[in-house]
Amino acid sequence: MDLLRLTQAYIRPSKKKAETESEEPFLTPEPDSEDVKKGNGPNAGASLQDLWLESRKDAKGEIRSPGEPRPLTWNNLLLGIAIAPKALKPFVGILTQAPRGKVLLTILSRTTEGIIPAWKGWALAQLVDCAQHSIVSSSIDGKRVLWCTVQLFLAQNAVHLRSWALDANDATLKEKLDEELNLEYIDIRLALTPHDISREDVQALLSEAGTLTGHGYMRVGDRIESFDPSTILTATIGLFAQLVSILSYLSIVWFNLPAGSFTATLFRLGIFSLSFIAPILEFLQDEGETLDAEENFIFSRMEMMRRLAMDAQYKQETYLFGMRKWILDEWVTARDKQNAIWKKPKWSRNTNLHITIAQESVQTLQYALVALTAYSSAMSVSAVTLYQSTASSLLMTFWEIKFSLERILQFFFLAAAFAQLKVMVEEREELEKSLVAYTPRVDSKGRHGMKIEARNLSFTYPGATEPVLRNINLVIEPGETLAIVGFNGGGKTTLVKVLMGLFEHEGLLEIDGRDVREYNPQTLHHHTTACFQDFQRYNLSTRENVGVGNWKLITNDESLESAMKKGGALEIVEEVGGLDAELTMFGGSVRSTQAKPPPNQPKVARLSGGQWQRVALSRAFIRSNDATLVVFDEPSSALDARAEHELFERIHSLSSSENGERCRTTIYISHRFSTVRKADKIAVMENGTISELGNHQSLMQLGGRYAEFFKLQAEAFA
Ligand SMILES: Nc1ncnc2c1ncn2[C@@H]1O[C@H](COP(=O)(O)OP(=O)(O)OP(=O)(O)O)[C@@H](O)[C@H]1O
Repeated sequence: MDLLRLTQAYIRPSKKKAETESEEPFLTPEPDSEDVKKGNGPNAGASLQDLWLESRKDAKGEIRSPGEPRPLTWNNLLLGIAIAPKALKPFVGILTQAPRGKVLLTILSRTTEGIIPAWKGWALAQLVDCAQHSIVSSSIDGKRVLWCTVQLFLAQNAVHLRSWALDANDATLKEKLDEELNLEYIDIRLALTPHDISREDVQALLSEAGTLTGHGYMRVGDRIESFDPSTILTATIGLFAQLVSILSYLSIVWFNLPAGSFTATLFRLGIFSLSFIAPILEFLQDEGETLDAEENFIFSRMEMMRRLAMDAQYKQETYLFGMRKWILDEWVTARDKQNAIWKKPKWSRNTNLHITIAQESVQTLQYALVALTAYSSAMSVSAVTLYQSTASSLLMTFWEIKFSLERILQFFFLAAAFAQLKVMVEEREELEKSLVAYTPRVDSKGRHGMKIEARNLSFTYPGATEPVLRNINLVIEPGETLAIVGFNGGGKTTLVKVLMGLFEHEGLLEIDGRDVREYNPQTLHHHTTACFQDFQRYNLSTRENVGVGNWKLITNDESLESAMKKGGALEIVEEVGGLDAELTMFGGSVRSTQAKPPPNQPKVARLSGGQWQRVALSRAFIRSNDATLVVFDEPSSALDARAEHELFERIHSLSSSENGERCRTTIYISHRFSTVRKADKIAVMENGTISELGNHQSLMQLGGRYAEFFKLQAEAFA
């Protein structure tokens, strides 16, 4: 496979593939569910993402929302087992880097902790036996009492002693896992492209991986449980400890029940077997239903209304527009709908009553057998109480085992999402190594700047059904200036983002005569700069707000000031109190709210809309020296008339050097027709395609849409 086809195969599903896609575009062809579960057949080597997606299917085969718990079923257990080796790779990788001794110490000590509850019960029973013996024989066995007291003391304090000696060790391991996994997750998020994160499947992966690494919450059984990267460690060790508990409880039951006669042995076997039945019934409990789309919608509606009331960003409008009553009413409506939904299946959901009654009956039968055994074989009082407490502890421990299994299972699937994202990023990085590095060139006419050529270019946002761009045909020569004008929603912003390689397109897009997909995107981006319509306002210092445009220059005051001069933001530096003053979107930073601010604390400033835009423009200008393509999307929307005029002078001057040579290709979007007439080419965008293309004179002569708009604006400003 040649390089181009290899690239396309990776970043863009083929048309044939796309046709077979439904909700999850990355899964083509969809694996056979049964084979995935069993891990055999033609899909024996089912990929991580196949298994992960399979886990999201409910009994009807519908995909659960991301973050919805998977019930503890036999099929899910098999899936969990199949997914674990791949899903746990990142976690095992980190744990193997930790000192072995520490890991072993935590695992062993936590597991053996499982003996302690049974040990406590046994020691207490021994002491009760001593008391019974003293009453019956009217004498005290001092040695035995002392021995039993020491046992009980040790059993009572073993957990505290373990905790005192080893908590720090456990915490170090937990922190290591948490920190390393979080670092990897941050890196994954940074490595993903804008196209990736607008894909539904990637969003679902991110949501599940985020639950795990961002200390998220998820429903497990009927509890809301917190998850973090160390959950696997704590839940698995917990599971082993619970198994040890079960073994120790069972040995107590076995060895403390009277044996000897045939009847006693029969009773002993009966009681012992019954110990399993009540807990095993626990596994048969119905899981309840997962949230369907309507329930999810209602939940998010309620949450949105809550946020409208809580978040400061909405305050201005919620207050001014008197939205108080509307928000409350909407919240109440959503809540009523939710209550109606939850009430409806309450009877059918409460299917566990028969299991609970069966469990209670089994336990009652056990107690009756114990009473009979005690009668028939003169069982001691302590043995009876020990048995009684052990039977209920067993039930509790089995319940905990079920819960641990559920937690581990959820963890496997969340971890699979994390591991899958990691695989995606690693594969992409591997692929990028084989791509061509973009280097600026000079064309045969001595012009610098990117040559961009689009033929039959189209683009559909991931998940959308209709293309936003259709049949775009356009050539921008090196060093030319292209202005894009048109109606709102015509596709102007989308077009510039696609031309910059931020989204994956259909059709042909060449940069300097080579398919854009053949270039290593990072090398291409290194030679582009942009100020988007939805530019960011960072809660960072002025220096950082500008310097992140080219972070290697972040400490270079001269470069920063030069960029701010071009962006018209130089006077802001003075106003806010220097380059290190913090800019904030919301009144004051954390530091400024402290009762006693530390000395030399940087000033905190709030900027106007136009000032923020100037800062964003400066951020674009600081990387313009290396850029062969500069893009401005409505760069003057918040600027005053003078600033707008100066800005467009600078933008046009970017494309030509001081001696008049073409040095940079420039694309800008503007609704102000007076600013675009100087551009070499003007494209009019309508309904996702270019309806007119030419320079000012030719388009005016054409007498089409451009001429109409130009005259309208000229009259309005006359
Ligand atoms: N992330 C997205 N996902 C899906 N559709 C989108 C997305 N962003 C934009 N669109 C759709 O694409 C179409 C074109 O939007 P675009 O922002 O490119 O238009 P525009 O010409 O720049 O508009 P304006 O002049 O208002 O800025 C719109 O119909 C919009 O709904």
